[in-house]
Amino acid sequence: MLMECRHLSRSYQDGDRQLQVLQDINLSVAAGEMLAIVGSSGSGKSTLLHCMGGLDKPSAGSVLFGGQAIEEWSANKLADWRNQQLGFIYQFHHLLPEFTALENVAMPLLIAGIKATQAELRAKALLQRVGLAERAQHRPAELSGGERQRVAIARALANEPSLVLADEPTGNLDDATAVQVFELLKELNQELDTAFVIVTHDQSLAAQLPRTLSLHHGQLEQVEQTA
Ligand SMILES: Nc1ncnc2c1ncn2[C@@H]1O[C@H](COP(=O)(O)OP(=O)(O)OP(=O)(O)O)[C@@H](O)[C@H]1O
Repeated sequence: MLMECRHLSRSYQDGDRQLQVLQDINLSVAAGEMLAIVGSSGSGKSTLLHCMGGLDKPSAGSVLFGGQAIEEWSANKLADWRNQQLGFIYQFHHLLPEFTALENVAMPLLIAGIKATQAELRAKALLQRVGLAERAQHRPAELSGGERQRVAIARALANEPSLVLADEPTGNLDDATAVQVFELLKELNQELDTAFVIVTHDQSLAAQLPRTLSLHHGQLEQVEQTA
């Protein structure tokens, strides 16, 4: 199994009471699979994704990657893992405004120690794949919302991660653009051996995926697909 959450709980201290956001979650993500996590606002979707990405620590339970408990890793090992094995896509693109699309996509490669010429070649190929070869020299402010999200997708895939965690990747886009971006994510999942866990509030997009889980009262339930 690529990633497993085992008996994962996360609570926050809210004044003198405890807010139990995630309660005894068990989740397995297989290599190359694509699944959606849905749930109402505040149900804990981002908290779960943060725990899976090593950005937050469970209050109890464990996140295993390739069978190893990530909470036992040093900060350096976690950072290397995030850079090389994981990709992150957010609702707001989080691109660096001063840098071109090409430089944004090349950044994780440079951080991984890949030579600049190689990084540029790979970043160019990724931008071409997401349909933005012509926009490589544009800065984020010079791109449309859908284009920015495509750059963010290319950046997330730069180091050929085994798992991409996407938090509302289409949440800031109009309906037609959201469908196109979601289509691109599905294509990339088919082409690459990369698993995708996608948090979305859009039930119609989630219904297109082989597996959808709903987060409710701190627990994950399988959603039966009607399509
Ligand atoms: N650092 C924190 N301290 C205290 N409470 C927090 C913290 N982070 C999140 N919460 C609370 O945990 C709950 C779950 O938040 P989370 O952001 O995971 O929900 P979500 O399902 O992603 O919501 P949305 O769809 O609105 O983004 C919310 O009630 C939120 O207020």
